[in-house]
Amino acid sequence: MTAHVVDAHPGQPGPERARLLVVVAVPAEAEAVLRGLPGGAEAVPLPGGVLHRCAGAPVDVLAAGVGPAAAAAAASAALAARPYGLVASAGIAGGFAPHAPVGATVLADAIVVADLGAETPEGFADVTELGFGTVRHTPPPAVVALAGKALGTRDVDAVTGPVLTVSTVTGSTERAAALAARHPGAAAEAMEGFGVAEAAARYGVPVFELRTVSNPVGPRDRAAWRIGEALAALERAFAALPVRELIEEAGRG
Ligand SMILES: O=C(O)c1cccc(C(=O)CC[C@H]2O[C@@H](n3cnc4c(=O)[nH]cnc43)[C@H](O)[C@@H]2O)c1
Repeated sequence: MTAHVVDAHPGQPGPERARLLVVVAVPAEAEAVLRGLPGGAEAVPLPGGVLHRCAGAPVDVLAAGVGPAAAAAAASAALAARPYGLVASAGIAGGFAPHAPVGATVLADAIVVADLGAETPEGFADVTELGFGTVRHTPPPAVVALAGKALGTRDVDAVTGPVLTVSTVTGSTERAAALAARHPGAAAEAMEGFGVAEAAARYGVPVFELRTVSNPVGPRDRAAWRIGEALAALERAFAALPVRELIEEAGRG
C-alpha cells in the first residue's frame, strides 16, 4: 500500500510554502542549526515539541525527540500546522568507516530504514520482502547536488551516500559489518531520518537528510564520541546551505 498524500494547506502558495522545516532530535542540535542561520528565532509550541521560527532565514527548526517514531509524530504535527516547501532531517550520527570519519558531514542520497522487518532462518527480511510498505526514501538528486556543491564551496567536504535509520544504535563490529554488507556504500547511521521522510511523504513535501559524524559505527566506546565537534560541523553546514535555492530546486521536482 502506498502512503496517502494530502495537500493539508490548499490555497496557501507563495511565501508560506517557501520555508524549510529542519527536524532534529534534541535541543543541542536545534541550537547548533540556529547558530548557523542569520537572525534570532521565535519559539512556537507544537504537540511535537518547540518549533523555532527563524527570523533571518526561511527556516523552522523542530527538536522532535530521539528515534523514528518521535521524529515522524513531531514532523507530522509541524507539517499539519503550516505548509513547507522542503523538509530536512538533521543532527549528529555514527559514521561508517572509511567513508565518513568523525567530524565529517554526510548528505543522504537515500534515507533507508535498516531494522524494519523480520528475522527469518535465512537472515533479515525487510518489510518490503514481507509485502509491506517501504524502507527507502530518495531525496531529490538536484537538491542533494546543490547542497553538496554549496558545502564544498565553503570548505565543508560533504560525503554523499545512504544514511541508515536504526532504532538501536550499533554497538559491535559484527553489526556494523552486517549493515555495511546489506547497504553497500552506507555513509552514516542515525535514528530519525526515515521517520521524518515518512511524514514528509504523506504531505507530498520533498525531504533530504544532513548528518555530522560524532562517532564511528562500531563497538560501543562512549569516550570516543565527539559531540562538540559534530555540533560545530552542523552549525557550519547550515551556515553554508543556500536555503532559498534549495527550496526553489525542490519545488521544480
Ligand atoms: O550509548 C551508546 O553507546 C550510544 C552510541 C551512539 C549514540 C547514542 C545515542 O543515544 C545518540 C542518539 C542520537 O544521536 C544520533 N546518533 C549519534 N550517533 C549515532 C549512532 O552511532 N547510531 C545511531 N544514532 C546516532 C541519533 O540520531 C540520535 O538522535 C548512544
